[in-house]
Amino acid sequence: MDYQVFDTTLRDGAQREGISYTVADKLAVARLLDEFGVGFIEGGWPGAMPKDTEFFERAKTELDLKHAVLVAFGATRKAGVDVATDPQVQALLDAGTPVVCVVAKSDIRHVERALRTTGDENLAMVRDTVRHLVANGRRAFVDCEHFFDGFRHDPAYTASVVKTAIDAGAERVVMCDTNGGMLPSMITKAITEVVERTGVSPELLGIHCQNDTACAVANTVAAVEAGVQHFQCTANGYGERPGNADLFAVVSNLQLKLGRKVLPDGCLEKATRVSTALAEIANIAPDTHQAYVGAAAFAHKAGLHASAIKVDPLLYNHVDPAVVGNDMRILVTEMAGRASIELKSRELGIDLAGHPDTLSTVTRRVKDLEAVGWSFEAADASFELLVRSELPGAEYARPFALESYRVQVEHREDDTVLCEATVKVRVHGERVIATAEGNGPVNALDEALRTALANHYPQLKTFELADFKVRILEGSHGTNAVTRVLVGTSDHNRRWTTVGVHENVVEASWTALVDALTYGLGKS
Ligand SMILES: CC(=O)SCCNC(=O)CCNC(=O)[C@H](O)C(C)(C)COP(=O)(O)OP(=O)(O)OC[C@H]1O[C@@H](n2cnc3c(N)ncnc32)[C@H](O)[C@@H]1OP(=O)(O)O
Ligand SMILES: CC(=O)C(=O)O
Repeated sequence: MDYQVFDTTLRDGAQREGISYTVADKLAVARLLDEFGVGFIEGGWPGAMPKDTEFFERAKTELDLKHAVLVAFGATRKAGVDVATDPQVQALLDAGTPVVCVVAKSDIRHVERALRTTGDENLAMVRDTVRHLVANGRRAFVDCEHFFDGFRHDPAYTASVVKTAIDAGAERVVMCDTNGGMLPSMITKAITEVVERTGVSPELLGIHCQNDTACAVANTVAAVEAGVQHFQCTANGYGERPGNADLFAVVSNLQLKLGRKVLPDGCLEKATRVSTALAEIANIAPDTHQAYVGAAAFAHKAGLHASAIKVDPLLYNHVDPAVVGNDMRILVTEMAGRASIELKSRELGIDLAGHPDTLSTVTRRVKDLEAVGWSFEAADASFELLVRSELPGAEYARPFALESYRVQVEHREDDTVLCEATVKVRVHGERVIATAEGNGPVNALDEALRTALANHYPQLKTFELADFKVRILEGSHGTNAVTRVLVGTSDHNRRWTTVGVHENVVEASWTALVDALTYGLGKS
């Protein structure tokens, strides 16, 4: 079967609050979608806004699409206007795309109240526009706006819009759940009925679902199961209000669950990378919990899951993460069991299979520490140091030992604030004392510690403090509040995170800083 994967990230996706693509962004999005193997890329509405007109103009020379064809989107001709003189329709032809998709009203209430015209004139608008596009060498698709609501209200009228479009030469008529209020059973029922009523084969129909019931992906899949072969989606589900059907979830479901081949070979594996790249271009933080492609889509926290995953990862994953280019991760938290600790350690390059005592000790220590505010979930480096410190023979010798530190904060008459820290450490048998200033106590401590270690560890120069997060955790059972600090550190090659917890924010920061340098030195 020839499925038509129709992407509208650049048109409907751009209707999401907060997205504002530049023309260069749009070109970059189109290239990524093409690489992902979609068949159609709806690039925008030429004539409606200068950016979209420019996009289609530049696409003529700057896009070299391998899989996809470009689609210009617009509306049917205006009521009472000759299609040949409608500037909006002319702009669609000027875009020079092989395919044009026009939105048509298919709910009689919208025809009469929003367009303020008659049902017959709306049918003429559809007929004239499709014929005009086809006569000018374009493949014409018709998006029937409010199809499902219209079909429930007045099935005969909505069906007549579908029939008119097909008879005029439209290649596909797309049933749009514009208000996004449908559920899968409603979609299936409506498709069965419209096919019966019009005699139009489901293969000539398409589906476009908004996500207002959180069912856009399910509704799209239901339509395909009902025989529809053209489906419209947006990357990461971007779109107006709660968005559209997420392209990555729809194609993954169709290929992996229903065995429908909707993308060229080798494309589905790019899903995670392309999804993240498209989020970056949209300037929206990737959704960690997005199905299939989110960073947490295959992250397991529960100890019971890990114990089964140890036997076979597929026992707790609905698909192999690699098929969508994602990875499985084991999270170590208070919910970990020995299997979680063993798998996570293996991920970090430490084989604990032959160390049952270490496994039990680390499991207990993680639970005890998390009970008082520690969190290892995002701090792999601190977890690794903890595991190594429990290995027989402590194979990870600490590169320095702290004798003491002191930090002072001075608020001066002229309102400047100066921080000064002194650290005393023992390193390679030498006692070193160093003092440094900083713009805050943690910065001063970091500087002083690096100064103290500089002669022994010149590679410290490449370490950079990349992130610093502080969270105050409410005390429980009569204890005081504690502070949890996460420190992100990077060098030229890698990035790692460490954690410290204490009632005193400086001490919590110090613990995380010391772990950050210890871990980095152990790896460099
Ligand atoms: C469900 C969807 O998401 S469809 C896509 C919607 N996307 C957009 O609206 C984004 C781009 N839109 C725009 O830039 C502008 O709305 C434009 C340029 C298209 C139109 O702007 P304006 O000419 O100022 O008209 P305005 O937006 O106020 O109203 C829309 C007009 O189109 C008419 N119209 C609406 N749908 C259709 C249709 N399917 N066929 C023909 N005409 C239509 C309306 O009746 C109204 O006509 P009127 O100006 O004679 O009253
Ligand atoms: C066409 C479209 O975007 C809709 O009806 O939702």
